[in-house]
Amino acid sequence: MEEPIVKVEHLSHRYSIQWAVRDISFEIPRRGIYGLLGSNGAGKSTTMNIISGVIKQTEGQVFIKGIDARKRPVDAKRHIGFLPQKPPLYGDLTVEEYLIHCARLRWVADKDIIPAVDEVLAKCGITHFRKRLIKNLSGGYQQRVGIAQAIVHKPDLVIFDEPTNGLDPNQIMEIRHLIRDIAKDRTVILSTHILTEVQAVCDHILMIEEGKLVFMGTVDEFDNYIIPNSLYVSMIDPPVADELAKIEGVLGVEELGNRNFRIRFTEAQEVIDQIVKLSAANDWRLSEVRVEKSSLDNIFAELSKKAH
Ligand SMILES: Nc1ncnc2c1ncn2[C@@H]1O[C@H](COP(=O)(O)OP(=O)(O)OP(=O)(O)O)[C@@H](O)[C@H]1O
Repeated sequence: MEEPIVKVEHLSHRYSIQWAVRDISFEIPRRGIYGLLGSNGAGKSTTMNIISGVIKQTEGQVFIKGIDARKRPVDAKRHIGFLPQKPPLYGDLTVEEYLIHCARLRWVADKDIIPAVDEVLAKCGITHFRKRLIKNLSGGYQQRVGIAQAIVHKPDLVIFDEPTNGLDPNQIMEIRHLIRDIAKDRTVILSTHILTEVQAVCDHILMIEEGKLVFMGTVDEFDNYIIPNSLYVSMIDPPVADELAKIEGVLGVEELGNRNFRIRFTEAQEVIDQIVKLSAANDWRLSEVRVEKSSLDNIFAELSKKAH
């Protein structure tokens, strides 16, 4: 059986006395884009820095394609490309000089360096800037150079720490597009504290809160994780809220103003049937009834609470 691309077992990390990551375990078995989601300070960068071999964990193990990253860091790193939160760029080098330097650092054979740099310049849409000093590029293009250095050695796993941070909306769209393209033939892990970023780019979510893994699954599973438990109801001639609260299966009624209500239920369809029947019988003139789906933001808040 093929080894998972990443396997993390009971990973913990402590900076002096403070635990930043506590007993995280997960496996990434196949290709795809995995979003590491968490609020600021949740432990995302620490986890990514450990997987990338930038810092050594206090406890636990990381395997990259079955290679113990602690025991054989050089072998493990051959399979990894990493774009840290602050890209490690040298402003006084041209884009090409810098990428040649990075290819050498990543053990690309001498004869393969120029073809590898050409390929990555084209992939990242920066061929026309190859002779430009990095310090003279815009933020979006500097980020492309940062991405190029992460893939120049054709790693199986690429890790991006907050890759769209600080970019303008157009640049964000372009970088997301590039990341999706890169993920076509390798595994990508990206960290972000922005839910919409995960929705836009990722297939899977790993959510970390206060150093603990609180969720792992697909984006759809994440979205459905918290079962909807309320209805949004509008009526032109509604009864008083107490009347609605008496309906069988209704757990609570919140008046939202403007003749709109949020009704919490045990079983949606039964309550909807009752509301429709009672509205017709009492002339409440029902104009809208729908199940409210929890937004990702609500789920995020719920999962954060569960982690405490
Ligand atoms: N070098 C360090 N020394 C001491 N504490 C640190 C260090 N780096 C991170 N921490 C602490 O560890 C915790 C986790 O930080 P980490 O940077 O991993 O979180 P994060 O989820 O990436 O957050 P952000 O999005 O803000 O970067 C935080 O409380 C942070 O203050």
